[in-house]
Amino acid sequence: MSFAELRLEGVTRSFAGHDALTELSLTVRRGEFIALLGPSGCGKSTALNCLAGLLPLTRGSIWSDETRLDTVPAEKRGFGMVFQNYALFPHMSVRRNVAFGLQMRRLPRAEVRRRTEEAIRLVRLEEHAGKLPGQLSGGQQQRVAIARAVVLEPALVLMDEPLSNLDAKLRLEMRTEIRRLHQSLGLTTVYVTHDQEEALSLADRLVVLREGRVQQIGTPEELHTRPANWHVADFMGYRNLLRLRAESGGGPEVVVTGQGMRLVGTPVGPVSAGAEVIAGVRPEDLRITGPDESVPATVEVVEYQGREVAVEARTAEGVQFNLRTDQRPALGDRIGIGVDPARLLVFPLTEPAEQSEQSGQSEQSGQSGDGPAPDVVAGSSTDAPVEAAPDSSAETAVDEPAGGGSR
Ligand SMILES: Nc1ncnc2c1ncn2[C@@H]1O[C@H](COP(=O)(O)OP(=O)(O)OP(=O)(O)O)[C@@H](O)[C@H]1O
Repeated sequence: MSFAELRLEGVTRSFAGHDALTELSLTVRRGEFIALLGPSGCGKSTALNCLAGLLPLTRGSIWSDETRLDTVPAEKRGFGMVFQNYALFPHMSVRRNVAFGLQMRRLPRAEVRRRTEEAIRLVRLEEHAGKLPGQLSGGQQQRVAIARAVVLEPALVLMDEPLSNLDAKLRLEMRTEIRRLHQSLGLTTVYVTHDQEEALSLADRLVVLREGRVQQIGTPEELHTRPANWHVADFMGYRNLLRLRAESGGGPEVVVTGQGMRLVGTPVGPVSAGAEVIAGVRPEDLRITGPDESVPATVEVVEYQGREVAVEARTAEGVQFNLRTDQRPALGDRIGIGVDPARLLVFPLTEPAEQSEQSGQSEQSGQSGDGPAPDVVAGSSTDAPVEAAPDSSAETAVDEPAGGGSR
C-alpha cells in the first residue's frame, strides 16, 4: 500500500482512561525519515504501535492518501517493523530469516532468492548468510532484522529504538547504516528514540513528545536553534536553564533579571514585562570573559573532552553554569561568563496548553506548559529531562549550592 502522504489526524490512545498519546497530528511524506523523540513514557511507542496497527486508536484517524488506514488490520498495512529485540527465528539461518516473509507471500522461488540475496547484500551480511542468529553479534542480528523488514519493500518502515541494545560504537555504525538504507532504498521511515543525538543525525524531521503531547515538529536545525519551549530546549541540550524575570517585553530582545544577574536574550513566544521566564543557553554558546565584563563566577569543575573542556562554574548566588570552551581555566579561577543575546533564548514559563500539528508542519510547536519549572536547571541530560518539581522545592533550589542548580 504505497502512498504520497500518510496522515495522522488527532490520534489519541488512552489506557484505563489515561491518555498515553493525545491528539497527534502529523503528515509523513513519502521518502521522509521522521523521528519520534522524547523521554521514557512520553508516548512514542504508543504512537508507533497505533501507526503499525498493533494498537487500536481511542480517537482520531490515520490516512494513507485518501484511504482510511486505522481500520485496516496490521498485516494488511504492508509496513515493515524493526524493534529493539530483534525477534529473529533462532533456528533459521540468516538467509531463511530474511526470505521468510517473501515465502509467506508465496512469491516465485527465483524471486524470493533474488530479493533475499539483494537484501543481505544491502546490509552487508553476505559472509554470514548461512549462520544462525546466535552465531552473530548484536549489530549483525539487528542488520538481519532490518533486512527482513526491507526485503518486503514496505511502504513504511517503523523502527522502535532499534539500536538500544547495542554498544556505543555499534550504535554509531548502525545509525549510518540505517540512514544509508533509507536513502538507497527510497524508504519512508518512522523511527522512535529517546536519544536526541540519534534523532538529530538521522531524521529529516523530528516530532518531540512530552507526556503524550506534541511539543514541536521540525527539522533538526529548527529544533536545535529554535526550540519551541523550554521543555524542548532542555531536551535539545540547552543545559543552562535559568528561572528569571523579564524586565521588558515585546521587542526583538528582552532584558531578564534575577539571581544576581542581568542578561539580554531573545524571546521565543510571548514574553511580557514582569513575566516569569526560563532563559536557556547551550554550554557551547557561553564564552569565558574577564570576571568584570559579564556574569562573575568561580570555576568548580574542568573536564577534559578532547579539543574542548567542559567547565562548571558557579556564581556568588549559587547559580551553576555549564560551559564548553577551548580555553583552559583552572579550578578556583574567577571568570566572567559571557552570553550572546542571540543565543540566550527566553521562554515563557508557561504557555497555552497543548498544540499539535495543523498545517505548515515544520513550524508547528506545541506546549503543555504544565510542569512547574525549576529555579535553575543547569546540566540536564537527555535521559533525565526536567521533571515536574513542586514549585516550593524549586524555590529552594538556588539556596543549595551543592545540588541546587545542577542535575
Ligand atoms: N498496555 C498499556 N497499558 C497501560 N498503560 C500503558 C500501556 N502501554 C503504555 N502505557 C502507558 O502509556 C504511556 C506511554 O507509553 P509508551 O510506551 O508509549 O512510552 P514511550 O515514550 O515509548 O516510553 P519508552 O521509551 O519507555 O518505551 C506510559 O505512561 C505507559 O505507562
